[in-house]
Formats: sequence, structure tokens, C-alpha cells
Amino acid sequence: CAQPNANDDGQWTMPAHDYASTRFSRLDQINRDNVGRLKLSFTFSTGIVKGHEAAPLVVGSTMYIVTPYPNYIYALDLSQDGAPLKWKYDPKVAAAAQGVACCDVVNRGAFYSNGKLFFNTLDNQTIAVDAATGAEVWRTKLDDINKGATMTMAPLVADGKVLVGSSGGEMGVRGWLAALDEGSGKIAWRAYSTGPDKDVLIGPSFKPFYATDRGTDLGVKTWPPEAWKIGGGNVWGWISYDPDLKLVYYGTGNPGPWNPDQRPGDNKWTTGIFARDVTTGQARWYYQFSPHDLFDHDGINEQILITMKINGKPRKVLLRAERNGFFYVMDRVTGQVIAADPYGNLNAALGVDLKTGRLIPNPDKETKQGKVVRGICPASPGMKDWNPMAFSPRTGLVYIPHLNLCMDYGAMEANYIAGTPYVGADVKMYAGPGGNRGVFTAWDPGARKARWEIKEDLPLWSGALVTAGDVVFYGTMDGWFKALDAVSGKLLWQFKAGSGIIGQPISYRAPDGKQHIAVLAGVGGWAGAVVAGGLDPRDPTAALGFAAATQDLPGKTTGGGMLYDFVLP
Ligand SMILES: O=C(O)c1cc(C(=O)O)c2c(n1)C(=O)C(=O)c1cc(C(=O)O)[nH]c1-2
Repeated sequence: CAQPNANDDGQWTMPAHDYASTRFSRLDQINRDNVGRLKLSFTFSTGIVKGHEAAPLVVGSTMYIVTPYPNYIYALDLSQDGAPLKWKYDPKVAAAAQGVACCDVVNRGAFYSNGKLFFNTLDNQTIAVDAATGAEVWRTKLDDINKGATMTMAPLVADGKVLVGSSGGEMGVRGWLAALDEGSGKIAWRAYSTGPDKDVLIGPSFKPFYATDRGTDLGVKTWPPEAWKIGGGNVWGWISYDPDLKLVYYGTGNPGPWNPDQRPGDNKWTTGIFARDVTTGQARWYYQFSPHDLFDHDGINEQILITMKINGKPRKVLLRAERNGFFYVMDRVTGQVIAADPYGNLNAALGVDLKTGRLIPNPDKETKQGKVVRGICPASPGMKDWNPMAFSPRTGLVYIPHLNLCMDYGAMEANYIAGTPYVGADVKMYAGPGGNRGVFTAWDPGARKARWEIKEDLPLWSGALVTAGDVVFYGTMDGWFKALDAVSGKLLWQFKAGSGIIGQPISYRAPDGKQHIAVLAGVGGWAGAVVAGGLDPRDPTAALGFAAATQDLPGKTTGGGMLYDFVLP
């Protein structure tokens, strides 16, 4: 595998570290031999007890933290002992937004570009603030909480545009990705995930690899009449960018409702990946991971962009640990699937047909209205949810924090009422084979198999970080922050945080010249909703069925947003 474009100056300016989304730090002061001596440097309480999913950012001598609702931004001064607070920005988010968010009131991070921080609020605004002072520069409202729409994803800024997307697949929200002018916040283009080609920004430059994605207005024709208008496909996950191809890559969420019998057809362009021209928004190609999704297998996970030798020839690929349970290697120029292999316990599908590109469903696990289908693996959150993996060009391995959950799924009629849940399934989740609910897998994308894996008792809901010191970091839902040998998977160090970890660890060089590691703790998200939302764990259908798989969580952790920062003494 060749080097991804990780230009490492010791800063961490975007959640994924670089446009290729490697989450790889070239810093190597902290390594396999000395990581065991890592010590706490400072902590900072956000004062909020909901799920903390964001990656902190470091720009120059300042660290920035965006919190879950009410979406405060904190700036900490790293040039002073204890990293005191420099400023705080409160966007004054509408409290009613909390009532329509599906999966806790989370936020996955901010993005720094040209002196400004960009982030989204739960009530559908993208905001730019001056990174030096915390003064607001612009804000743009993009959707409406009264329709059930929210925003939880982290923006990506490229080519002078701030790319942002919607949440609301469980509320019948029609998903979109929008590009805002970096300077003014004005909407440059918006691409919907369903509907006629003109709304999806599909035109003459659209060249999907597979025949099944060709034809006019498939975003209308692959749905029952009008159903595309409330059909989901929200863009609540990750965007990568290839500056040479000028293409952005991002995925679309599940079709709504979860009851598949209410939406016969492929339900384009949900549960798939788009490549778009960043300047115009026009689609270049699309690939559907899960046509006519049967399980809530959103296609929004991160894609890592690398160059890989395939049959001796270097190819620009993207790597995707997809929610449907397959690890995809795709040609990112054409959208061809080069490989798709299961990376955990999977029976929901039988494979991926590399000729047609189609997922091959397992007839025994097809969900249907009026029937309870048992023992489906993976469950609705998939083999892996939103929490991102990392890639090391040194080991050639992808480090995947993921899940081992199965479920029973009973589909039923859902009625659409704007701004209320539009789900249509009763789900009950539980641990998959082996009894562990989480897995941390080191995947070799060339050999198409796992090199090693670590079983975790609780669902694994944090991101991963890997460094040039060959150390890989992740956190657990009961609060352990762990460092492993990136080559062997051996546990080298761990620290017990005050709350479960579902955040994204980062590494940076502080003004004192030392390499630091930082992570936000604060349990929540869908997996931690039983704690963050104070739900009754005895109700197995709570949190859309996740509560059944996390009944023990309230006995193992409590909420509490806290930044932990580590350094070698
Ligand atoms: O379809 C959607 O619009 C949507 C939005 C979100 C979100 O914005 O948090 C999640 C999901 N779906 C989802 O399927 C899911 O598994 C999920 C997990 C989480 C989380 O933060 O832990 N959010 C979401």
C-alpha cells in the first residue's frame, strides 16, 4: 500500500486527520516501547452528560472541542499549563431539536479551515466562527426540526466549500448533502438522495459502474409513488475528498420506513456511496451497498482513500468497512467493487456478486411485514456503525472498531406523520456468537482477511487512531482507553476514564514540542442511549431495540463529558 496524503505538521484540523480519512498520525515520540509510561497531562469537563462522539481539533496552540447538544465550542490554550479555557461559543440551539434526534443528541466534530471553525447544530444550522476569537462569522439554516430533521455529522471543507448533510432517516426525512460557500455560508449546491435526477444532481457526467444504477430518475422509479419524498437516505456520516480527482465521496443512510414491504424496489439512492464533483455537485458514480435495505443498514461509514497494488498495478481505491458486514475495496475512479469480504459474523447476506455488484440476500433472513425473523447477524447498527477506523501505511492494516450483534426483527405498518418516528419495525438486539458485543479487528485489505482481533464485552462505539510509533488507540463503553501494538495487537497501556468512551482519539504536537494523545469520554450515542437518555433497560424495544443488548450498561458507566489529554512524562 502506498502513502496516503497525510501531511503531518503535528496539528489535527479535521476529524479524520486528512482528506483521505486515515486517522494516521506521523508523530512517533510515543511508541510501542514507551507508551506504557503515558500519563495524564490535563482534563477538561464539558459540563454535559450526553454522548461525546467528536474528535477534538488542534490548530497551532489551541485545542477545539464541540459538544453534543447544546453544541458549545470550547477553545483551550495549549501554550499554558493545564490548557485553560480561551473562549466558549454558544450557538443557542433550539431545545426542541432534542426531541427529534434518533440516537442521542450527538455531534461528530468540527472542521478547521482558513482561520475559521465550521460545525453543525442539532437544529439544522451550519455555523462558521472565527477560530481566534470565537466570534460568529455566518450561520446558514438548512432544514427544519418540525419535519424531524437534525444534523449530527462533521462538515468537510474542500475547494472553498463546506459540505454538510442531514439526519432523520427514522423520521421520514428526505436526505441531502449541501455545499456552502466557505466565505459567506451561501448554498452553492444541494444534492438530494432520492427523487428526480435534477434534484439528485445526476446529469451527463454520471457514469455508474454497474448497469443496475443506470437509467433516468431511478430515485423516483425504484420507489412506490411518492414514497421517495419521505424515503430517508440521510447523509449523517463521513465525507472523504480526493484533491487530484476533485471528487468527494460520501454515503447515504437507510431508506424509510424500516418495514421493507412499504417500499418495494431498490430505493435509490439510499444505502449507497456517491462520488461527486466538488465544484458542481454533479454525481460521477454511485454504488448501492444494500439495495432495498431490509435491516436499517445505512451506508454512511467512512471511506479511506489509498493507492493499492492490485494484480501488480497501483490503483486508486477506497476502503469501506460497511454496515452490511462486508469490507469493500473499490476503485474510486470508476466505482467498481474489487473485493467485498465479511469481516465478522454475518448471515444476513450470502455475498456480493462482483459481476453485477449486487448484494446477495439470504432468503432465510429476509424481513417481512407481519413476521418476526430471528437470529439476523449483523443487527441494525450493522457490523460497524459510524465510529471510524484508521489506516497505517506502515503496517498496511486497517484498524476497525466494530460490533458483534444479532437481532430479531418484526416489520409492521408505519404511518407517516411529519416530525414523528417513521420506523415500522420492532427490533431486539443481543450479542452474536461468542457472547462478546464488540470487536477490534486489524484487517489486511490486500490479503482480504483479519490479521488479529480483540474481543470486547460491550459494543465498541469509539473511533480508532493509529500512529507512526506503531501504536493504535481506542476506547470502550465502560471507560477504558487502550493502546495496542499496531503489529501484534498486544495491549500495552490502558487508562480508566470517568465515563464510557465513544469519541475519536487524536494525536498532536503541543507547543512544548511533545506528542500528545487526546480523547473525549462521555457515554451515549445509539449504543449508549440507555444511559444518556435515562431509558428503562428492562424495556427491550427502548432505543429502537438497542436497549436489549445494553441492559448492563447503566451498571457499568454513567454520563459525563470530559476531555482527557496524555503525554509522556
Ligand atoms: O438515518 C439517519 O438519519 C440516522 C441518523 C443518525 C444520527 O444522526 O445520529 C444515526 C442513524 N441514522 C443510525 O442509523 C445509527 O445507527 C446511528 C448511531 C448513531 C450514534 O450517534 O450513535 N447515530 C445514528
